[in-house]
Order: sequence, then structure tokens, then C-alpha cells
Amino acid sequence: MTNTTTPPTYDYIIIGGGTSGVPLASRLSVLCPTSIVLLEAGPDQTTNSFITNPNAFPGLFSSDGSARQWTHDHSTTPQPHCNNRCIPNPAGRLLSGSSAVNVGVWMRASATDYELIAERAGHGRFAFESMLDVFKRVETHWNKSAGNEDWHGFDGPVHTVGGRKYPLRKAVQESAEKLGHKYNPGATQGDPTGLIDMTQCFRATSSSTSERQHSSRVYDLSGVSVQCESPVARVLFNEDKRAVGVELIDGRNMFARKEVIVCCGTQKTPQLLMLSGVGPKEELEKHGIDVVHDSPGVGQNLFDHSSLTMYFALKHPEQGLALPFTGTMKPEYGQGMPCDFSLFTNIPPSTLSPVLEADGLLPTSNADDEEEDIHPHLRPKRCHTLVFPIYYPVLATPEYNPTIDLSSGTHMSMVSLQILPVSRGSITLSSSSPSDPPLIDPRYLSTSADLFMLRTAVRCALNLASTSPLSDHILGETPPVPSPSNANTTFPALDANSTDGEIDARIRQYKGTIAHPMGTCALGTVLDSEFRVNGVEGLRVCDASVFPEPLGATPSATIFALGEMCAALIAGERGMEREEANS
Ligand SMILES: Cc1cc2nc3c(=O)[nH]c(=O)nc-3n(C[C@H](O)[C@H](O)[C@H](O)COP(=O)(O)OP(=O)(O)OC[C@H]3O[C@@H](n4cnc5c(N)ncnc54)[C@H](O)[C@@H]3O)c2cc1C
Repeated sequence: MTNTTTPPTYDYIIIGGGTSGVPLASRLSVLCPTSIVLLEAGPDQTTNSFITNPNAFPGLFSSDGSARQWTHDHSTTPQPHCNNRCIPNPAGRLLSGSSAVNVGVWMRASATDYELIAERAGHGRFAFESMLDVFKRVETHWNKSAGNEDWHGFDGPVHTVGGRKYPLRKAVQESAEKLGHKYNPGATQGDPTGLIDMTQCFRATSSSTSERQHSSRVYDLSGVSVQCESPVARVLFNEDKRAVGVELIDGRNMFARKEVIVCCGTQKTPQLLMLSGVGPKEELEKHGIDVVHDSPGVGQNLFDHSSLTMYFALKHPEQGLALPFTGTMKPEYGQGMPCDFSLFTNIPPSTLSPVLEADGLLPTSNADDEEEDIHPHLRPKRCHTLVFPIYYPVLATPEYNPTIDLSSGTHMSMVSLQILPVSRGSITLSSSSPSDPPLIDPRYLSTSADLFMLRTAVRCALNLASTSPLSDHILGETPPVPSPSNANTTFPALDANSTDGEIDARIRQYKGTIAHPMGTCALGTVLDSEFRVNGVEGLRVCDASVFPEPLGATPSATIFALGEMCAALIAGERGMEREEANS
């Protein structure tokens, strides 16, 4: 008997129900009620307390973490500049995507970063002044101080928390100020340089608890057909290179009358595009994939924020200066990560230029050079490094050093980040099967400038820990102990007097990432300025892969905003279509 079932058809198919896909689907369903299906590879755990309770985070990624089932393992290929290590880089694999498993740090980058993205994308909508409206629409900000209404939203879906004051707050601030880092209360207004208040996208639910604001928890999906456990294998095109539907891994097909929008994240979006025939021709031919459109930029331009975490033993754990804050616990400490500040720094051009020059990244000096010839890293008000002083040994394991006690307040940590990488890597295919992971090669630290910037971030943390009054509370850094992968190497404790060689050795063996990969389907090359994939019809991309340039801040606040922006662009076109039809 012939199967006469007609495959389901929708106006819009959105692939990937993550940080960007959910706001996009939700906002589109409100702006132009229409038939929309949201296809998510992972399950729906929207109300699972492991996900909704931000304090369950350490359990998500512990070695026996029961929630590993909810993450994609995007470990890199061996990284030559990091002692050939394969560096873990997880991403959410469930409805809400990485917003369901992240740390929730909520920030904006410098206006210069958005200006560069706008230039590369070829449209002013990505400039800070234009993004500001979208940022405001997304959030309900915790800080209602006078004057903040110009800069923050107070009735958006994503609630934030902040303003907790921990016992070491004053010491961290005074030490940072002695080192020349000023407290910056206006950090979200386009220049984050300095010490800024920690804000997280959690909603206070009582005086001592909060709830994660992951995308499917806070956006209304009632107007969307949400289908979880539905990984997509490829986008289907007709002979006019128009995206007309998708094939799922389980063999089902679905069709789109208007558009297909891919929101699968930095690693999976370029893989899906390539499996569908859109990507570098040679790469597709290598795997026997029919070329729909030769798009050399797909999977290229991969960059990420590199991190090094150090743990500092406290002199007097009994004083309750770190989690569990014995004797000093205040109810609100239960509402978020134990951290008062993020510390953003700009490396001045006089220091950074020679390093970029050594990498051959600066144009040779010429008196006639126009301003645009300046390397983007040298533009004013960009921040190259970020440090989080956290009153808890975040992600420390017994293998790193068994003396780090997670439960009795013996240690705090400093997470140092290089947030404007110049190295660029790639995502390529390991095979033509959608079930095989892609090859992820960020080429971490493949420029001396990247190593220099990460070392500068590490020095910033070491200087902070070595400056009074914070140093009065610190015994010293607790270095890693030899492990099977570095059995013959001992790593001395680091401090402000450590040599570059000692810091670099630590970086090469322990540099990680806090999972902010971006850039592999960039606006301005792979995409036009309305997120449309160049060279084909009816296909857009909207997620962390669209950044043409690094964003010097944790990215999710911006990614939520991009989802909203993309929905408004699509809905605007629908409005124009209707006007044309009526005229
Ligand atoms: C552990 C961790 C901590 C982080 N901490 C922070 C932080 O504190 N602050 C911050 O700003 N950022 C943080 N980030 C980064 C931030 O969360 C991500 O940059 C952002 O969420 C990425 O959004 P996205 O929409 O690009 O992808 P995602 O949110 O990852 O969504 C992609 C979705 O697509 C789905 N998908 C993939 N392939 C397919 C397919 N073939 N078919 C169907 N569905 C598919 C995935 O399952 C996933 O749900 C963190 C990330 C992680 C992993």
C-alpha cells in the first residue's frame, strides 16, 4: 500500500530551540501570527529543578554530572599551542540550549565592539545605539536606580539579579582601585572598562533563592509548534536554490512555505549548512556532498574566549569569606554566583601594537594611513581582558589539587579571560553523516598576541591577589598537582613576581574556555545584514555563529537580542508583503 501521508508544512521552520531560537520563534509568533515549528535536537527540561536552580550548576559539569546528557560535547581537535590537548567546550542540548546550562552572567560589550560588528555586517542596526532598544526590550533589570531607565529595560522577559554584597567586596574593590581599576557604575552604557557589578540572568524568587531565566522558561511559545528530540539532518533546497524544508535524522521531512531559520549554535550551524550543500566547495566535495552554493566562509572565522582559572587559599577560612560563608551568610547569597565584580581592562595601544606587529597583524607604517587601517584591537574603549574574582573554587576537581576543599570556604578563585582573540579557527566536517560530530579547531593561542593578552589577564588577577587589602586575606595560589597528562612537570604557585615563562607554561597546560565560541557563519560574508544566507533563498541563520568580530563580553545578552531582532526583520518583511498584496 502506498503511504499517502502528506509531510507537515509550516510557514517557518526554526532549527535549534536554544538561546536565540526561542526568542526568535516566540517574538515571530507574536509579531505575525503564522504557522511556525521549532525543531530542537534535545529534550524539554524547562521545569527540571536541575536546570531552573542556578545553584545546581556545579553538578551539571561535575565528572559524574547527571546532566551531561543535556550537553553536546564539542571538544576541540588537539591544540598544538596548548600542549596538544583537546579542550572541552560544552553547549546545551535541550530546549533553551546553552541558556539552560550556562552561568548566567549578563553583560554588554563596549560600544566599539558593536560598531565594528555593524561595519562588518554592513548595517547600523548592530551599532550600540540601535542594539540598546533591543537590549532593553529583552530584560527586566534588577537595578532600578534613578537614571538607569535610559539604559535598561524593566518589563522584558529575562529578569536579572545583582547587588549582593559579599564579605570580601570592599577588599577586592580597594585592591583593584590601588591598581588603577576604577569602579564603573555605568558599565552597560557602552564602556565596560573597570570594576563592574556582577549581574546574572536569574530571577529572585525569594529572599534566598533565584530561578534561571533560560529562554524557554521566559518566552511564550504557545503560538509555536515545539518539537523536541527532533535533530535535523539537512536543509532541503529546490532547483532554484530556495530552502523549502528539512530532513530530520529520523527520516521525517517537513516543508516551509516561507523560510527556514538555523539557530543551532556556533558548532552545529555550519555543520548543518555544509551537510545541506552550503559551504566551501572543496570541503563539500571531499565528503561527496552536492554543492548547492559555494560559500567559503561557512565554518571559518571561529574564535572563542580563552580562560585560565586559578585557586587562592584563604588565610582564615573560619572567617566565612567564601562559600559556604560560615557565620557571614546572608539570605541573598543564595540568589547567584558568589562574586561581586567583573574586572574589564583595556590594553593600551602602545603596549599591544608591538605584539600585533610581531604577528604581522599591523599594516606597515605609512604616514598616509587612514584611521580605518588601525587594527580593530587598537580602537578606543575596547576591553581585551576580563577577570572574575569568585568566592568559591569554581570547577576545581580533586585531580587538579585534592587540597582544594569545595565545602568549607578554604579557597576563592580568579577566572582570567582573553576576550578579544585574534586567532581564527574553523569547523569542518568529519564525515557526511549528521550523527558524527564536526571537527572543531579554534587554533587557540596560535598568535603571540593571544598568548600575550591571556597572560596579561592572568597577571591582572595575580596583581589583584597580591595587593592589600585583598592580599591580607590570601595565603597564596594553590597550583595543580602532577596528573597523568603532566606527570613530569611541576607547576610552581603563581604570584605577581612570576615570570612570563612560568605563566605561559601554566596557560599551555591548563588554558580552557568558558564556552563562548562565535563567528562561523558571519554577518557580512556568509550572511547579509538581515541574517539571510548569501547565495541561496529562504534561509537565515541567527545564533552565536553570526558574529563577524569578537564580542568583548559574555555573549548571551547580545544573542537573546539578536533573536528578537531577527524576528522583527522577518515580521517586517511579512508586513511589507501584505502591503504589496493589498495595493
Ligand atoms: C557551560 C556554559 C557556561 C556559559 N556561561 C555563560 C555566561 O555566564 N554568560 C553568557 O553570556 N554566556 C555564557 N555561555 C555562552 C552562551 O550560553 C552561549 O554563547 C549562547 O547560549 C549560545 O546561544 P546559541 O543560540 O548560539 O546556541 P545554543 O543556545 O547552544 O542553542 C543551539 C540549540 O540548537 C540545538 N541544535 C543543534 N543542532 C541541532 C540540529 N541539527 N537540529 C535541531 N536542533 C539542533 C541544540 O541542541 C541547542 O539547543 C556559557 C555557555 C556554556 C555552555
